[in-house]
Amino acid sequence: MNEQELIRMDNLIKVFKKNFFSRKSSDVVALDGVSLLLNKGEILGIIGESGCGKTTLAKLLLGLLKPDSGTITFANLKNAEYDVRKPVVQVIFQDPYDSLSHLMTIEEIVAEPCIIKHGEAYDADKVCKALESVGLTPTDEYLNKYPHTLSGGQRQRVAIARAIVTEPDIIIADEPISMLDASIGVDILNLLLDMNEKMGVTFLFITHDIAAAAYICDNIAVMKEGKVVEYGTRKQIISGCRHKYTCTLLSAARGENAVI
Ligand SMILES: Nc1ncnc2c1ncn2[C@@H]1O[C@H](COP(=O)(O)OP(=O)(O)OP(=O)(O)O)[C@@H](O)[C@H]1O
Repeated sequence: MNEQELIRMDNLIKVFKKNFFSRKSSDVVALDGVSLLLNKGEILGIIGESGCGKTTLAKLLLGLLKPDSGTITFANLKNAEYDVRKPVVQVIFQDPYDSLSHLMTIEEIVAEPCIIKHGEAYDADKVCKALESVGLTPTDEYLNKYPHTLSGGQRQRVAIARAIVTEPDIIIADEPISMLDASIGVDILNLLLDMNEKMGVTFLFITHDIAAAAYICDNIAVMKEGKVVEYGTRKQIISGCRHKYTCTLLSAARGENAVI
């Protein structure tokens, strides 16, 4: 792998077997030979409709699921001394109402990854810096609050602060704006862009929204039924789509959105 590569995914296959409790009538091929590269400092968009395998791919990268075949190779990680993936790859989930513990203060939530990584002691300054970097200032006003006292956008900012506090190599953002009002969603996209540009954070940005991907991604992989059907730079995808499915997504988005 060259020194710009952070993750190389080679021919990943993941099948969920039909079982007694399954409502599906047959096995589900969630990933069907996915090969992708994630480069340092890049925002790579994974886009596709519900059920195309986006979250399964994220779970494989997080080590929450194992592929049936294929390989994931991590390289050039600044956290390489940690031989587990979790401190290296952090995640922001879709639902800011569900992803934060209701029993923990904002300080405890943001500090938790540091505690997991370093043991009980954590650097309170780091927690404050993380909150500052997501615009939750003055930090004193947030540290002792509980998530239920914050708006959806503020909660998602807490989730982002939690993700960046350990300075991970990669953040997987799994539909981070889909549950937010449009204008708050744009604020969160701008925040991710800012973190990418100023802090060099690498993102895997998972979305069903091609307009959101067009707004922040450097490169975009379009998935359908477990396969990457098209891959290219944002410009190639937006102005020169080749696969019928990508073109359909674009024309549907253009119908409701003048931006792309
Ligand atoms: N644990 C599981 N057991 C059985 N089938 C599963 C499991 N997880 C996912 N699937 C199936 O695998 C396929 C891909 O699911 P996945 O969650 O990766 O899709 P997705 O693109 O992230 O969808 P969404 O946008 O709705 O979250 C779907 O058909 C889903 O029903």
